[in-house]
Amino acid sequence: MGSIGEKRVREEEGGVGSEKEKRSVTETACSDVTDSVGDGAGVIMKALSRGERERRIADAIQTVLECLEGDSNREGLRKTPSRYAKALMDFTDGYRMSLREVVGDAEFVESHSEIVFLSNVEVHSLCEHHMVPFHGKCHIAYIPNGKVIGLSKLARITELYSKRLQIQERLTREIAEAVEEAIDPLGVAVFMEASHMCMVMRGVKKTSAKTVTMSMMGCFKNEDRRRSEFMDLVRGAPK
Ligand SMILES: Nc1nc2c(ncn2[C@@H]2O[C@H](COP(=O)(O)OP(=O)(O)OP(=O)(O)O)[C@@H](O)[C@H]2O)c(=O)[nH]1
Ligand SMILES: [Zn+2]
Repeated sequence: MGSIGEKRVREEEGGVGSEKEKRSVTETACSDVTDSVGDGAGVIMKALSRGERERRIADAIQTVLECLEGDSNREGLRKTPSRYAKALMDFTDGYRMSLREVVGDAEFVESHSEIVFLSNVEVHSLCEHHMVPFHGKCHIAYIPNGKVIGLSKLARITELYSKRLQIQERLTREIAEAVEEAIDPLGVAVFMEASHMCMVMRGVKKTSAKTVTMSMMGCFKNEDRRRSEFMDLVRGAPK
């Protein structure tokens, strides 16, 4: 398996993932100050500073407020467009971080050869269909193959992909793929359980419905023993 940098190059070449994922990777490669945006017709690079992007979002939110309330100049709403723009940029900070930056050099040569399991990592993301939150938790496991990764980096990897417009299935898979790219383990497994506000606050209004998604790679995909071991740990994780 290649390095994190090689993964990005492969994705940009179109080897893995959708157009949207490729745009995300391109965006990730850009600096914090100047971002790039793609459109549906391909990747059109548009140099926009963070400030300019916030201003454009704020203008759009001003229109939203006018549609909702008419008088968007009342005291409580006056700063809402710029506040919301900043919040939205924060919710989507994952577009402006790369896997390499997130993992740093927290990969350690280590002969530990049994499962490593991190439970109850909080997940807060925005569903790409409605741009409303979904939230829950995930459990991440891997079997080292000569290297371990800093534990906090598993949670940081979760943040990296959560802070984008997502669907739960892709988020789960991207976390697993990132761990694989970072340390090339014998296997990775990710279990995620989340509640989608688009199903709770609107639409079908099912307040108790939870969605479970899993991504299994390597020995967790191919060996029943490893899969059962992971599922036992998931079942035993503190609720
Ligand atoms: N598979 C998947 N679907 C999701 C996720 N988040 C939201 N959705 C679904 O995306 C679908 C969008 O369906 P549409 O019919 O286009 O949108 P809608 O009219 O708002 O649908 P309703 O939510 O059923 O009212 C809905 O069924 C959502 O429940 C996710 O993470 N994964
Ligand atoms: Zn939704």
